[in-house]
Amino acid sequence: MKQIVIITTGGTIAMVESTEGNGVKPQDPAALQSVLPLLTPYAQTRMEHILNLPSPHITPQEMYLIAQKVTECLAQIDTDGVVITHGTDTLEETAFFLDLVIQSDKPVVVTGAMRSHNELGADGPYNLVNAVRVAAHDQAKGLGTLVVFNDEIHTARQVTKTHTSNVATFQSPALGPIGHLSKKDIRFYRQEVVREKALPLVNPTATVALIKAAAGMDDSMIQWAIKQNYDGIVIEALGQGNLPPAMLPGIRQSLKQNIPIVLVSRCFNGSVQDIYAYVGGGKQLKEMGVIFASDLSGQKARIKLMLSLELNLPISLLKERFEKLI
Ligand SMILES: NC(=O)C[C@H](N)C(=O)O
Repeated sequence: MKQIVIITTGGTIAMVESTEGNGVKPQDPAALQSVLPLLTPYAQTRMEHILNLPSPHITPQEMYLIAQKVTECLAQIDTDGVVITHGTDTLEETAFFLDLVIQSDKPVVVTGAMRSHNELGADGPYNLVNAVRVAAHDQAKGLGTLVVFNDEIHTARQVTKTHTSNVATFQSPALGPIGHLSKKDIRFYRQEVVREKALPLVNPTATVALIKAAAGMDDSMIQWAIKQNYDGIVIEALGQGNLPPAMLPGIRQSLKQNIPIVLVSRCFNGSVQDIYAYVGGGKQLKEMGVIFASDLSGQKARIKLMLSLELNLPISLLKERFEKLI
């Protein structure tokens, strides 16, 4: 039997809803241990409670703590894989952080729940059982960090939370899930996944602002980020990677001060490219030195830039990190 470590960090999967209508709140994470007997047909498991936070309280420092713990567990010869339970709001960011820094080929699976422990149709125990099944599966090796939710297996790079409350919230809009679970089996549709070059496991200290472009915006938010001494800026651009002309002075200023600007699209499908040659178009942005981050979402590009800035790379190598994958 495979040995899987379950690391709990909080989220709705570790919460209860008040019966007096006072909302959903964290409870003693030990309550999650009630799921352990359901796991016995699939793997030998042990649970470690390292955090008990709603995921909007998770910062890159907690992601670092989680990654350290995962690395420590995977280094143990008798551990075959790790499952992390996490709140869904920032789950994709922690999953991508792990994907960037974990070097082991052993399976790493993140899961959570949309309904708390005592709610009708609670999905937490079910997702946890499925996450352990995937972590114990040979084909889950070498795929990077995976997200298992609602019978589907997604890669950390592609997955995103798409619905505020639906249990089918996690989707990979560009490529779809890489696998599926049924009661009887687990099917992987693809074994090839896009992987990023590994980044060092560090506690990121760099600050990165995330700014979303919209029609008619000017550069005031970029100027604000420069004044606040942010170390980097990610801009969610329009379409294929274009910006309103009034944002350009701030971009010039930022690059002049060696504050890198990473461009992604606010579209949830497709990548940014230097296609358009009008003022503010991708061609001009690229010529100015803006870094194009392929098909990453804004929140994931921000995590990657935070970790990459720790390498103190010259801008040309930083650019390469974003524009060339493995
Ligand atoms: N479903 C959830 O886990 C949402 C919750 N707000 C969290 O992210 O902690």
